[in-house]
Amino acid sequence: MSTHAVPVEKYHGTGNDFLVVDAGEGVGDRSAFARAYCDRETGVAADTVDGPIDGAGEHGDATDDAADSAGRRGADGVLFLEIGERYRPTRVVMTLVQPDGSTAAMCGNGARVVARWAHDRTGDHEFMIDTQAGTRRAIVSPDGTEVTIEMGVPRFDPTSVPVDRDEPLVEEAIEGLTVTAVDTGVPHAVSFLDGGRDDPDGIDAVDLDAVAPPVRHADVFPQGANVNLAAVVDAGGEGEDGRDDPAVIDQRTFERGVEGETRSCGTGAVAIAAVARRLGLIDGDTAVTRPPGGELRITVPDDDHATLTGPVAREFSGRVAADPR
Ligand SMILES: N[C@@H](CCC[C@H](N)C(=O)O)C(=O)O
Repeated sequence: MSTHAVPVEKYHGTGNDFLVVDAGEGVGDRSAFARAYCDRETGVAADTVDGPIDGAGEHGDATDDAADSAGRRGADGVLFLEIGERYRPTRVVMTLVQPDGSTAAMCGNGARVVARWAHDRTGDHEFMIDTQAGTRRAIVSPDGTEVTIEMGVPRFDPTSVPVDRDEPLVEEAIEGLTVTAVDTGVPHAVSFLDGGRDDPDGIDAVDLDAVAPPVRHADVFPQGANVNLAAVVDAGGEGEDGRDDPAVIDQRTFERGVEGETRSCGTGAVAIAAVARRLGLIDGDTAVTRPPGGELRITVPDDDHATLTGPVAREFSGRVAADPR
C-alpha cells in the first residue's frame, strides 16, 4: 500500500470543479482516489489538504461566478495530466476519472481546466490536449482567465452516440422526456422545454434528479448518457446592427459518472447548441448557454468543429495521501 503524499490543485470552469494531479505522481488506484476525494461530504476542501494552500482569487483570476462555485468540498472529477513540453504547441494527455470511479472519454470544462493548468505551468497560450475522444486544440486568453476548446464535430449517427437505433434519435419520447441524442465526445440526451430560468414553471421547476436517471440508464443508450434540459430564451440571429447575435439558452445537466446535476457541463453545452441548430430552434451558429455556474459561449458551424469558450478559475493547492484508505 502506497502512503506517499501527492500534490493536488483545484480548479473550476463555470462551477464544474476538478482536482488536478500530475500523472507521474504514482497514484496506484485512480478510481479509489477519485471516489474518495471527489465525495461532496467527505472529499477534499481547501482546509483538509496538507501543505501550501493558495486562496481562491489569489492569482487575480476569480470570476463573477466563483463566489458560488469555488470552495465546495469534493469535485466533479480528477484530471490526471501528463505534459509534453518538447512538442510545439505543448501537448497534454488528459484522463478524467469521475466520482463513481469511471473514466470519461472527453470533458469540455475539464479540457478548459487542463489548458489553464498547463498555461499556469508554462506561460504558453496554445495547447494540444490528447483525450480518448481525440486531440483538441485549446487557446488560453491573453490574461489567462478564459479558455476556448475546439470540440470536434457533433455527431448524431447512431453508431457514434451510441444509440440502439438504425437512424438518429431525434425528438423521441424516452422515459418521459422528448429527447435528441448527440455525441460531443461523450453521449448526450438533450430535451428542450418551454420555459427558461425566469419562468416559475420552466426549466428550474423540474426535479432533474428524479427525471434524469431513467433516461441516463435507458436501454436505447448502451453506454448510458448525460441528460440535459434546455430552454431557448433568445433565438439569436441578425441584430439591429446587422451582425449576428448569439442565441441564449438556459441549461441544466445531469452527468453520467457524477450521477447527479453539475453546475456546468461543456460537452452538454455543445450538445444543446448542436441540437438547437438541428431542430431549427436558433438562428445562426453561435449560442450562449447559461448553466447554473455561469455562461459558456459555443459555436456550431455546419460540418466543422464546434468551439467552447468560458472562464476558468484556480481555487487552491495542497497534498493528499496517494492511497486514501
Ligand atoms: N463535465 C464534463 C463531462 C464529463 C463526462 C461525462 N460525465 C460523461 O461521463 O460522459 C464536460 O464539461 O463536458
